[in-house]
Amino acid sequence: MAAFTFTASSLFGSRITEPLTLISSKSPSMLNFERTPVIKISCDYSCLEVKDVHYRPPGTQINLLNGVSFSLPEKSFGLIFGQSGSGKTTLLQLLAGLSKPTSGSIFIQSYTDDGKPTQSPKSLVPERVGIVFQFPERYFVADNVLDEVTFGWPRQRGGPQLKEHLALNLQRAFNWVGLNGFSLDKDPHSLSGGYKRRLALAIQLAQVPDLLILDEPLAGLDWKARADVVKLLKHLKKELTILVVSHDLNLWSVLVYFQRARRVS
Ligand SMILES: Nc1ncnc2c1ncn2[C@@H]1O[C@H](COP(=O)(O)OP(=O)(O)OP(=O)(O)O)[C@@H](O)[C@H]1O
Repeated sequence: MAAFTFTASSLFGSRITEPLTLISSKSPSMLNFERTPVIKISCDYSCLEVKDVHYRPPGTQINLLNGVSFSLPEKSFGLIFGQSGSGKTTLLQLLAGLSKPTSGSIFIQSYTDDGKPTQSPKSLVPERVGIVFQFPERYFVADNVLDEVTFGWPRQRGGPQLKEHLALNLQRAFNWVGLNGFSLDKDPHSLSGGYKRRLALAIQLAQVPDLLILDEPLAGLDWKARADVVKLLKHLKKELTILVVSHDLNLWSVLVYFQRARRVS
């Protein structure tokens, strides 16, 4: 197991007054980008590395992100929280490749068994990043689950082999999110809030991303559905690297606390 340095630098831009903080399931403490100078974080096999990332939207003089650095080990769960306007969505868009950092880099670094970095880091390819935006159900376009999950899949191109491969991935994704045996004829809009989120997750998981990003995945759900989603994410982190962005640390603390309490009782 290799130990890695978590370098934290100022996230303050000219208009940003709140720092972002990362909590990683593999590190005991909160990693505050702005306040924590150096924290060791362990990385068994490979890590998502964000190194000294700055972002200024094209055509503006505003620095939205100033020197963000963190490491997120593969198959772990990271929670980035910060108040409204702190730059969470901006960071998420850079990770998803929707915009490019003004400077700095985002990559995946693998390590050998004795903890040495393998020679070349891999870039984080946008096609390998799954992103579930806030209120994903608002963007459902189809009137049945099958059309919703296969929306955007190759219709003409790609032979039966590709379709079979995608269908198998989808089956696995449905199993992961607890939708196995679910009727594909159902109207996605008729599902409960929690099941809509499961469906949105399954759509992203069908391609088995290197990184799954969720923007406020608990927003607008009742307590039961929230607890379900947290349980699901804890389960999914055994398979995937997951990064959640949220403004509400209290909400996550309460849910994780109750999950632990339920496990102990
Ligand atoms: N293209 C842009 N040009 C100028 N300012 C921008 C641009 N995009 C975002 N901002 C500003 O940057 C700041 C950070 O925005 P961002 O959406 O990343 O914050 P956030 O933490 O996700 O907020 P919320 O929790 O409210 O979604 C905000 O003050 C926003 O108004």
